[in-house]
Amino acid sequence: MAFNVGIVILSDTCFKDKSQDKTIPALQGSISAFNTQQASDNQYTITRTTILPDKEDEIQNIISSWTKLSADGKSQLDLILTCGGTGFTQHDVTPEAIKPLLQKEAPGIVHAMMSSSLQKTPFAIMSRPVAGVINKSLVITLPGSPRGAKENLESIIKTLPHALLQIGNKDARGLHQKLNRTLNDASPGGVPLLESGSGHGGQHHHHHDHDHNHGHSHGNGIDKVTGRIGCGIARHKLISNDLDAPVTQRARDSPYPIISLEESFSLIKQHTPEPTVIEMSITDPLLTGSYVADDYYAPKMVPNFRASIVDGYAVVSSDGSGTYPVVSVSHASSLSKESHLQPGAIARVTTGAPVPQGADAVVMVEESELISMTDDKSEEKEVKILAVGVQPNDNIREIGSDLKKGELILRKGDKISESGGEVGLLASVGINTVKVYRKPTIGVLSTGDELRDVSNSSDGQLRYGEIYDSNRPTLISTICNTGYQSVDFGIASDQPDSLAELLKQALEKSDYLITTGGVSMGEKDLLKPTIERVLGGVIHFGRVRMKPGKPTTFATVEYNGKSKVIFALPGNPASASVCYHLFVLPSLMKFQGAPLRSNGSLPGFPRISVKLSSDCKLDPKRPEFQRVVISQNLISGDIIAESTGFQRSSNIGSFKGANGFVCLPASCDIGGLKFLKRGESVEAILIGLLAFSE
Ligand SMILES: Nc1nc2c(c(=O)[nH]1)N[C@H]1C(S)=C(S)[C@@H](COP(=O)(O)OP(=O)(O)OC[C@H]3O[C@@H](n4cnc5c(N)ncnc54)[C@H](O)[C@@H]3O)O[C@H]1N2
Ligand code: MOO
Ligand SMILES: [Mg+2]
Repeated sequence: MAFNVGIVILSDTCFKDKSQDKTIPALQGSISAFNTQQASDNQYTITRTTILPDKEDEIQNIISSWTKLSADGKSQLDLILTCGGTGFTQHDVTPEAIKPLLQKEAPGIVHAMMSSSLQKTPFAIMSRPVAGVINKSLVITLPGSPRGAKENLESIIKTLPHALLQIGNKDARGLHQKLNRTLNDASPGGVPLLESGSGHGGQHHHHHDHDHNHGHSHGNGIDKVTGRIGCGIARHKLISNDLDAPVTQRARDSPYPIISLEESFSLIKQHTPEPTVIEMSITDPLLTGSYVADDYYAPKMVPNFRASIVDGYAVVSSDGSGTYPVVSVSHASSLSKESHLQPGAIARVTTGAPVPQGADAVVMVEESELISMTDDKSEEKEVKILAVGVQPNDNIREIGSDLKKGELILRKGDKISESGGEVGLLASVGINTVKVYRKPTIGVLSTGDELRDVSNSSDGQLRYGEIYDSNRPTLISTICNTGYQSVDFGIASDQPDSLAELLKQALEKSDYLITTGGVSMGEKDLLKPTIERVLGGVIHFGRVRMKPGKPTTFATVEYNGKSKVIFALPGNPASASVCYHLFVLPSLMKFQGAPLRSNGSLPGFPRISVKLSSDCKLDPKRPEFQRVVISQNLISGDIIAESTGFQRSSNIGSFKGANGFVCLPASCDIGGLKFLKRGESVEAILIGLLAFSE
């Protein structure tokens, strides 16, 4: 059972510019941390947020509306937190607005927050919090600063569920019995984890201090025996009830704050697991694209004997041109023997063969003439050297002239590139295995009851409402083209249990899990709650201010003692693909040890400046990534971006032929400008090869 939370930010500044608010994200953080760390009975969901000016009547209106009871006597919000307006200035009117509305005051909550704050700062005396019950909601006034609000909430959050149960918005008695039963079910050896002794008699007099943790392992994590994720059996049962909640109980505002692109990249950088080192054979085809995990030095000289660069004759250069006896032969062969050449004689050599000692140059066979042969005509006896001006070292690769022993050949962080050069370099000095950072395995699955698997659609018929699953084939192909291996986990239905089951199977076999669909606001959009509540994962962000891709979700889950990454991408096909290139790939690259960019940001595709080939309309609020063909004009040298056409996020056709995205600013970020003009320069991300035009 989740407790629904509403947050009201009271600040004239944030009311004018909502992006200034940092308090909602701060409280969201405290609540997520609490949810994932605690037992199953204390789950909070932020279902409403709003930002208002410091006006007494506006505050009273919102609180009255949010605490109103429905026909069946329930309130939609169990807990309402206001932030701000509790100080001493003229603007600070929150306590004055709320106090007259309270039907029961809660001085204990006020006291707990004050005493905790006073331990941190004596200035806590400047806060004038009030708390109490209005109808069936508990209302608490927190300070306005993100830190103050967070600290105050954290000082009471553990005990609030008891208060919320007593207020009676839920069927407290039934719920608490259920909590006791399920937690007891989950306890090792059947030992009750919660006391439900006769002394309580089903009443809720919690004189003893229990925080429902009791040091047992029904917190966040994996049960090693059953392999269940999250809070063990008890949590699993409770949570699936939650996921089955009727649509009437869904949140009407997303509890996930919309964060900026910069913040999303920084969270990905922060939470991508550290690279791990493995040793791979240099002949393993999967080595290409790996990053080297150690410095490598040449253990020997290359070449390690003086070698001829051409087919011809080893000579003593000071002998000059003229006719000489051919006294020995040196082939490029493992049977080569060391030999010595005296002045006045020459030795036949092939390309790559050892040059006899005493010889200091090689003359090409084209610059010679046969003078005499042996009687059986099988061997050269005398050859005339026609070349003039032969210099010492001509056509000879000296020992160590390609690589000196001890020379650094590969540096930690170097990429084993598609050219094969790095593999060749290692082989040339006799190194046959190399330490690299392990590449992740990526599980891919689509979600949605409307999806048909295109590989099993021989009849070509779609039922009304059905569509082909295009995201999975697209992602699997892109993942492969960007150098990674994927595992196809098919299509998950929009049923909580089967979705969770498939996610668990996929996590078992993957380092990364990429899902598409089910991350927005529909009642069948189950990914976020499943990740948090069933898998016990932490959602680092659930919405980003961008187009397409707004509900992109990035989470990590501890599974079987390993940290796994989940990117739950939006279902719209163009959104899913943009988000793979923009978010997933940089994380995969960091996971496999690719160095950060020089400015410390995540690795990824090159970002270049391009000129727009036509006027571009800007989205009013969201920076937009439009798919384009980027080409260099061979005459002017200009790099031009041309739109691939219709850019709606449902249209995967906008990726056809695309080799990049232009990053268009939101109109609101550039003073309300509605268009960028043809010829203007913008930043673009090059995801393929640069094209050329005339
Ligand atoms: N009330 C709101 N509705 C929506 C919002 C919002 O903020 N409030 N956001 C919109 C945005 S932006 C996006 S993007 C989508 C994201 O939706 P979901 O990630 O929940 O994805 P679905 O609802 O499952 O599907 C969306 C769309 O994509 C089609 N789809 C899904 N999977 C596939 C697939 N594998 N291959 C091809 N097409 C797929 C699906 O049929 C839907 O048409 O939400 C908006 N709504
Ligand atoms: O963000 Mo959605 O991906 O615009 O359609
Ligand atoms: Mg949806």
